[in-house]
Amino acid sequence: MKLHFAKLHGAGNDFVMIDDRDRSIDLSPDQVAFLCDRHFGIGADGVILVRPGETEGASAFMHYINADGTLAQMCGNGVRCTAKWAVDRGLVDSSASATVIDTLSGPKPIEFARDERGLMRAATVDMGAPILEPSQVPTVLAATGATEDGRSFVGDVTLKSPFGNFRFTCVSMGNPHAVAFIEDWEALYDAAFTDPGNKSLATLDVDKVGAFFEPHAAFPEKANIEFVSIEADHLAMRVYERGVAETLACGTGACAVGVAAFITGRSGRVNDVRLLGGTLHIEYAEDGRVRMTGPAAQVFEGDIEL
Ligand SMILES: N[C@@H](CCC[C@H](N)C(=O)O)C(=O)O
Repeated sequence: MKLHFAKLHGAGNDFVMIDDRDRSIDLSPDQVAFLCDRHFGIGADGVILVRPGETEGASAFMHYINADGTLAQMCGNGVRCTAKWAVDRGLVDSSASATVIDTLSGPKPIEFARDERGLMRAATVDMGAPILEPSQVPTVLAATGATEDGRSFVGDVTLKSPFGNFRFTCVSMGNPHAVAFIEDWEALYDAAFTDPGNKSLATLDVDKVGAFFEPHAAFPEKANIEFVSIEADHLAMRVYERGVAETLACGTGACAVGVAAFITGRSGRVNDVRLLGGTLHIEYAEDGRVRMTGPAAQVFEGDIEL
């Protein structure tokens, strides 16, 4: 079978995107892994099948599959890329500056501007309210705190590992995230770093440490694992994504980090989250909803034989 695809990315989190508006495409996990393979395939963190929108005003449905073939409920960078795919292909009225993209975790309203060629380059997504209730994140860890409006959450709970103790705050943005704020780098073991002589976020071995926590018994549906250092004017983050490995950026992860930083008293409601592939602007608004602003770019299109 010959497939036409487009390759897009949001802050370096990259996707093979396939037009599936006639719902004819059914990829096996092996086929997804092949498309995502950076040596033998196209190379990507995940595959997005763009299907018809289902709710009022939705221009498309994002069916997101991780590089290992597992389905995920939500992808923040992917939803901006899906909006760009829809806008640039004329699925959204040329005078419109907003659309809705449907996802497995519900419809996501998106606002965007167009460049002089009518193309979309960046967008703000209304990601909805974070889920904090432990059983719904889901995590088996017990709640340790409550928000100002009385919602209980798991905050700074210590989990041991061969790399040292990490303290996790758990947030779902439709998909599960465990956020570790690291304040004392020297307390982590040498094994946690690629360069133990210089312990920092830059030298943290995210693939090794993340692979330990992703399938941890504390997270019954596994979890995306974020490692964060609080800096003067931003939050620096690296991420090990469930079903992938370390990626250059994770949109839902950046939202989870913004929420976790606020509810644990480490930051205000508005943060720039700086990732390896770029910066995402995250606002955890007074209305309880999270708004994420970031880039979306198309790199190339092509055909591949499956
Ligand atoms: N990169 C994404 C998240 C993709 C799904 C995640 N790996 C999961 O399994 O939950 C993002 O930008 O949010």
